[in-house]
Amino acid sequence: MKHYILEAKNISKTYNGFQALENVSLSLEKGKIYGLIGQNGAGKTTFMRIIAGLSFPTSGELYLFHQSSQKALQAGRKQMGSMIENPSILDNMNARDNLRVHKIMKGIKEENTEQRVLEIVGLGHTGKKKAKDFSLGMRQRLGIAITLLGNPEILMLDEPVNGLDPSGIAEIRQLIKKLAAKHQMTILLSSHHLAELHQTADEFIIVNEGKILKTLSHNTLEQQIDKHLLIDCNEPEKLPKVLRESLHTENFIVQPDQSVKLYDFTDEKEKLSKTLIEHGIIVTTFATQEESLESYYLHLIGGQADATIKSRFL
Ligand SMILES: Nc1ncnc2c1ncn2[C@@H]1O[C@H](COP(=O)(O)OP(=O)(O)OP(=O)(O)O)[C@@H](O)[C@H]1O
Repeated sequence: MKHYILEAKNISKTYNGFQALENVSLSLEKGKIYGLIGQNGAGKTTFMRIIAGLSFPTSGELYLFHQSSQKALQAGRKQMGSMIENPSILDNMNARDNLRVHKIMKGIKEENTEQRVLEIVGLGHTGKKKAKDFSLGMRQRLGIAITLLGNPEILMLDEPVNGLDPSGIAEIRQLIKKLAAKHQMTILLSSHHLAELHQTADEFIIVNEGKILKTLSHNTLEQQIDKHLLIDCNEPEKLPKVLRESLHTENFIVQPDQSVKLYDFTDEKEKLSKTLIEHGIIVTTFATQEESLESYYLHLIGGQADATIKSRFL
């Protein structure tokens, strides 16, 4: 049986008649990383705020550690760390003092916890350096360190790599993966950086206009992501006929620029090129390409709708 530590059941949220969330249901398993994907205004932050207890749902139920009473949710939230919107950092204090302030605010008694969490996020060496002199990546890591106070089992990180450079992004990715793998934390993170999320999350939750459009695992995504060959040639009008009649495939798309995306023969390039040459077709581009989480998402929400591809995904 799966061990869900957080369950949302039909959560809806309305602001003055505007439906920001509609019947959102999902279950989070211990130790997994969940990536929340959606356009601006899709409802990601609203959902996280409800889980963190910063906002109340209009309807629906939330279960933390299998319990849903207000008392149990309050207790459950003590096992939760969240960084929603910008981390609250005091610029004139060093990392350790920032943590000390948050420790007092959260009523955490554990001794030496500051150094422990600073080591986890890789800021153990920052000494007297004030937060105002930190790089953006260091600030994000300090923000995550704040969420780690109190040894939470669940972490919620809203856009943790926003504005970071590639090395800062990679550092946060490694940190998040470490927290899930080594510390068995369940992590819910939102990001517009889909290439990054593809590398980080175990499960993807795609939200659109307040509703969950799709949830899928990293493995399912990998299976569904199509590998294809992109072919440009000297006789583009002849190519579809040869593919159909000599190679017996319909599994291709002719694009507006007349190049062809072929979803068969990705591992039989030699056979393919031999047949094309026999028919007098000279190939000028012959590239193996893979769809990404980003293209999957765009096809799913219809941003770059291509009926054929869309039908493959849905
Ligand atoms: N306090 C509020 N009052 C009224 N409307 C709100 C409030 N908070 C959020 N909304 C609306 O709810 C919708 C969802 O907003 P939310 O911030 O959850 O989206 P998001 O997916 O996090 O977007 P982004 O990627 O831009 O952060 C938006 O249309 C937003 O304008």
